[in-house]
Amino acid sequence: MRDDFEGLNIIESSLFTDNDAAYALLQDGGELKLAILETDAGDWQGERIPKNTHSLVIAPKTPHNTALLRKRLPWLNPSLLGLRTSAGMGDRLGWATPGHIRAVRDVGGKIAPIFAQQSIREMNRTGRTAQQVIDDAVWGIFQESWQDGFGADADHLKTEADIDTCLQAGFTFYTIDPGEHVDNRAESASQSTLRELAALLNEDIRPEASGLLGKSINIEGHQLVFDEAQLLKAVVKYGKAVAHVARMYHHLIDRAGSHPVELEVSVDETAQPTSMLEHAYIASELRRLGVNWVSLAPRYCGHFPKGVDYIGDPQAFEADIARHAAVARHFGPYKLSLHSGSDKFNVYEAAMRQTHGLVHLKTAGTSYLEALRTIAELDVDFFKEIYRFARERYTVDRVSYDVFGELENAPHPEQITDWPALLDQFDARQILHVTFGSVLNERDPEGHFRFYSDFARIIKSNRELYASNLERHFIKHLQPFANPLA
Ligand SMILES: O=C(O)[C@@H](O)[C@@H](O)[C@H](O)C(=O)CO
Repeated sequence: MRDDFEGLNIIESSLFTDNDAAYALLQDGGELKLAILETDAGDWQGERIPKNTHSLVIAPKTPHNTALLRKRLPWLNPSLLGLRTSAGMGDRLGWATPGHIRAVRDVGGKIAPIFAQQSIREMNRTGRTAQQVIDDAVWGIFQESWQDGFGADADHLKTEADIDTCLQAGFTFYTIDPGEHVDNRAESASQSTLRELAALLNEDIRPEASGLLGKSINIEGHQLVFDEAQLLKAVVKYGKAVAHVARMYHHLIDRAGSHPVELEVSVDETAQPTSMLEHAYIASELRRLGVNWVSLAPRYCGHFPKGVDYIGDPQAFEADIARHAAVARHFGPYKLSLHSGSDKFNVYEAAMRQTHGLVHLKTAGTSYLEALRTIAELDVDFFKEIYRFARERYTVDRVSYDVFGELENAPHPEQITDWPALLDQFDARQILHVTFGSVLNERDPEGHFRFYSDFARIIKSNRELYASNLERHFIKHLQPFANPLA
């Protein structure tokens, strides 16, 4: 079979044969195409070339061809991760999966990977559809012939419509973000104000509905006392958020039918840390409202800024995640999720230790930064333009992200001599990280992409350099999680 691909520039790692056909990816300039060799050419879109007793089809990367390939090769479909130690490797560009796969293999291949992961916020900013996010990952998985399963995370979903869109594309992991329903006034409100706010809540989420009033729960030696003051604060702060998660969960289950789905609850993007008692309240209420979930992202103490290491006391973080892990074991078991998890090297071992491996690492923008590093290594002048533009956009684009980078602390373009090293500077990393949408979508006065076309050309014609930058970067991320539980 291999010989019949003679003369084609195929990617050896992608060559796969089964009883019906031989499949391979081939490089056609900067683009990838699918080559299929089979006796009766299937319903592929593409060019057909007779080959002795077979047909050779050269199929472009279309949703139709990707869906047909996924139908032929079941290992190209996402599946559930369950409670396995896992890592999400979000890809804002659609070209990162090969590098991600190589890093997962390098650290032993036991971490359950999510290769398709984007938030609705990212999809809106990059203009990519949910289907494109999954299909891009599938082509990377096919290229590397990863046949050990993967998840697809529809991240930071806020509405039922978000769920429907991502179900249509075939996502399996749904991260519900009820952050807009968290009432941060609870942190500083007086008792009387808390009572007034609680009275405004729907009766099915008021303190008395929880069954927790006056209860005391011992969780691994931590005595949680749900007196009126503590319960009122938890209910006012998270009651509406929990009810929203329950609505979204039941909508998901109703619409998913037989399609496999699993849930993550994320309250990580809130103003104040989640206390142990508040986490216990959230978990108890989710159980009461019939929700099942595999992971939960509380707001930990300290800060998880985009693309840089943890800000805070690592020992305080370890004590904090230990408490949250105890709650997860008590009401679960379920995993704790580390959102904005990239580059938090100072806390990975503590997270793995305290959760006993019941942990999910979630990353995304850091793979975009490695694409910028690749560009900086190949075309400094182009990278300079991107950095200058990103500085102009930062004030606006930082609004919805937890970042600490400041323009005045970032190197000024005129001062920089080692441009690739800019990717290791704290402030510049964050400026470049959160301005991805502006950079990728910016157009010139004639309506042409100002950066995206050259961005894509450079990366697509240097895929191996990008993959090796990602592989090196993600080995550092995944190694601390590499000896997972079952
Ligand atoms: O940037 C985004 O919108 C998302 O990728 C992240 O917030 C994601 O949820 C995450 O925590 C990984 O950085």
